[in-house]
Amino acid sequence: MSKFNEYSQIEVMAVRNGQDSFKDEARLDRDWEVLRFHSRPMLDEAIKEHAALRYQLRNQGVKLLSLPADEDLTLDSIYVRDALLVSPKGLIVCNMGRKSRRPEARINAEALQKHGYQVAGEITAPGTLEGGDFIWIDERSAAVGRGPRTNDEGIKQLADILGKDVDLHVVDLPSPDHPDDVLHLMSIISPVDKDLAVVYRPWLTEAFADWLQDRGILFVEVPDDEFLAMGCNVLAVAPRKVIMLDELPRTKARLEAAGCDVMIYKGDEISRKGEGGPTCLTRPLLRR
Ligand SMILES: NC(=O)NCCC[C@H](N)C(=O)O
Repeated sequence: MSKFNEYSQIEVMAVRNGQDSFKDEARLDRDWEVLRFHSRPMLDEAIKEHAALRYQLRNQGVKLLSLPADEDLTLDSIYVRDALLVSPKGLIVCNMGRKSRRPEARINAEALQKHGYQVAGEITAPGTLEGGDFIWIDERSAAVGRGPRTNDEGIKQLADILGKDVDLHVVDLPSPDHPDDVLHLMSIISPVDKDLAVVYRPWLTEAFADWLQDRGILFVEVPDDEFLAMGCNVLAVAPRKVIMLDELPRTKARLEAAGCDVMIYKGDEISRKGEGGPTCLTRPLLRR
């Protein structure tokens, strides 16, 4: 039986590799500016970085399912967290807030159905929802961010699919500088154990901070100067065993002081340029 949280040992996860996401120089030329990447990723380096990350994940005992290439995808398809959610009833297929990413949900869901995954439900227009705006706390509680990518109607449909056994806490997110930029719930929080989460404290609402603290969750606070560099975006592969981007020394030291075993990866091409850290690059499917 899978665990529904963001920290138990990951057994199976989906990823889309650098080649199948970024495809070729023509797709990079077509997409990078329109999608507001900070600069144009280098294809060969991106492929290498993603392969190195997959190697690290496999070394942690994670089985990886590869999502396919498709003509309807953009560069953002490397961030597989966002198109689908997992739930005890099966996959939840998102209607993504960023319109250019909408084909990802169907493509990823069909690929996973071929591996035997069931679909529990689908978010439909005018509802929008993205995976980066959702975290499981435990079987019975979860949080969803209301912001540019996930709207009230999407949250209502999500609550209906999850059912009344799940206490779904809605978190208001601040607006990003540009309406197309990404600011997900997971930009400000990553749970790393039953009682520990990495957070950017200034952007947690008081109600959300209280709700987490009522559940016994303590915070590792990301300092201001590491927040925009994706300091909050930390993937737990097992309780207190995490993978994060390199060059975040203060957040790393704070995680270690809280008893975490921290692994780092190089993500100049696959993370920094497109604003997607290790949680965005991965869609855990089964945790034990
Ligand atoms: N979960 C995440 O935070 N995903 C990052 C998505 C970045 C991508 N460039 C986007 O704007 O959708």
